[in-house]
Amino acid sequence: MVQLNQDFINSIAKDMPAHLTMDDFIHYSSQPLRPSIRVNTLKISSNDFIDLMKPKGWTLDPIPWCSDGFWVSLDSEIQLGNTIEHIQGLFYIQEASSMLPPTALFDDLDDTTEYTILDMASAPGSKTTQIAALMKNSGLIVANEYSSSRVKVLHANVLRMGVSNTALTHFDARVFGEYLFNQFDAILLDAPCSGEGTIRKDPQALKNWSHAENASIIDTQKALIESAFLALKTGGSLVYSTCALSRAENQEVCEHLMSCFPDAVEFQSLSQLFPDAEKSCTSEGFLHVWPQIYDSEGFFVAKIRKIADIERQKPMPKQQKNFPFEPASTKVKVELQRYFKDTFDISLPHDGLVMVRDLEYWLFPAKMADLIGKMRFQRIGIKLADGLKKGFKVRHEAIMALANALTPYELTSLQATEYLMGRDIPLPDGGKPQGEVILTYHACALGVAKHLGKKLKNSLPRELVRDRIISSETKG
Ligand SMILES: C[S@@+](CC[C@H](N)C(=O)[O-])C[C@H]1O[C@@H](n2cnc3c(N)ncnc32)[C@H](O)[C@@H]1O
Repeated sequence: MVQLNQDFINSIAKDMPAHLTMDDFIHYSSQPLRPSIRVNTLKISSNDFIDLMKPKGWTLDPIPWCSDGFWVSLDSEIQLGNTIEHIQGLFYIQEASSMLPPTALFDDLDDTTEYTILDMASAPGSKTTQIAALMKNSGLIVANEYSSSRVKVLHANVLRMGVSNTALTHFDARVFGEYLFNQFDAILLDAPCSGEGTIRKDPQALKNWSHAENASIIDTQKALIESAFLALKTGGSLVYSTCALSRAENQEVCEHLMSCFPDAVEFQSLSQLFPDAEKSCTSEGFLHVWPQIYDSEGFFVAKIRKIADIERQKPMPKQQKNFPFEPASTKVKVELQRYFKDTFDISLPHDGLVMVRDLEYWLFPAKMADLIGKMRFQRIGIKLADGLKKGFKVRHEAIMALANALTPYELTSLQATEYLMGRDIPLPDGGKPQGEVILTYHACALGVAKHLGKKLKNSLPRELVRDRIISSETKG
């Protein structure tokens, strides 16, 4: 049962627009959320995904503000996160309203320019991976997260979804305005917040709500939005979002930014973002989504353009030394390219930077060249391969990000399950040993194995081995 404390109700009653009622708010807050997913177009088109899942009893209803987002209903009780399709990164379980901020960010960006984008508070990565899909893995996303444990989850999701254009950082995001001043074409600040909008997912979320708790969150939000605005290029756009409902964490944070930089801040109206957007649009042009408007979680989205230069407030920090990578030699690059092409029929992207650290070979997004030395990065791009005495050994993450659907080893759902559980796959009619091969399921990469003739030897990284998998066979 939902637990709303009276202080919270009194507080939001004054922020709720006149055309909405508290009764509706309480009613919707007590209803379970409709499950929703976003198809990962880095791996499969939405149409192909629908064709794939329909026979398995999935019904997918389009979410109006995200072309690859769907409310999903199933004819059986399964945990979406344990399906093979989820593990192989064909979709992300993401609340419908959480798909709004990237849609707002990309509303006026095109899909041919290579942008440099900052996602300031990015774990667990639902919006980072959505942005990567919108960018088709081109350009560069700097995805930052302050909490160490959440950086790990972010990293796992970035790899699962086959994202290769990301550099992960681990800072209090207040540093960006100083370290990467005027650097980004667009920025998402999906700010830490009181989580008032998430009551339908977590009925206890507001049990201990208090004004005092929220005061320090609001200070952080104001500091982060200032930092974001400094890191943004003139002409660029910042999307500020929260899953909070109060004006104090939303409109007032944007107004604070306006008061800091009155000549440079312009609020951009989101009233035309999708049909029906005006139902949640405020007089400033922000989207203030209350749960009863679209039967979703609560959310807030503001789009802010930087229309004039602002002065650097702190001097440029010193260049960071001891960057542990160096560019690979032309000879090594050619050898790596040949290895990927001959073994897996994969062409490495022409514009990526192939970098070496010890005997590890990495592919960095080309735009990283502008940022090296300006800040410390946790992890950049993808690890392609380890160097052996003779030749290379491919990394699972490279296959997941770069493989095309071309290889002969399409697995059955039973075999795919075995593979994800870390087991070898017997091949009674396997023929001659063929060395490293890409395994696919639904013609999308699942991983790599060594073909030994009579079996496929499992080389799934140990940390990805699962003990619970749902293999849903097509219903007859
Ligand atoms: C709303 S969540 C982000 C959700 C994420 N954007 C997504 O879509 O998956 C806010 C995140 O901000 C992080 N955070 C809290 N304080 C921060 C700070 N000062 N700098 C950067 N991140 C911070 C939290 O750990 C949390 O992961």
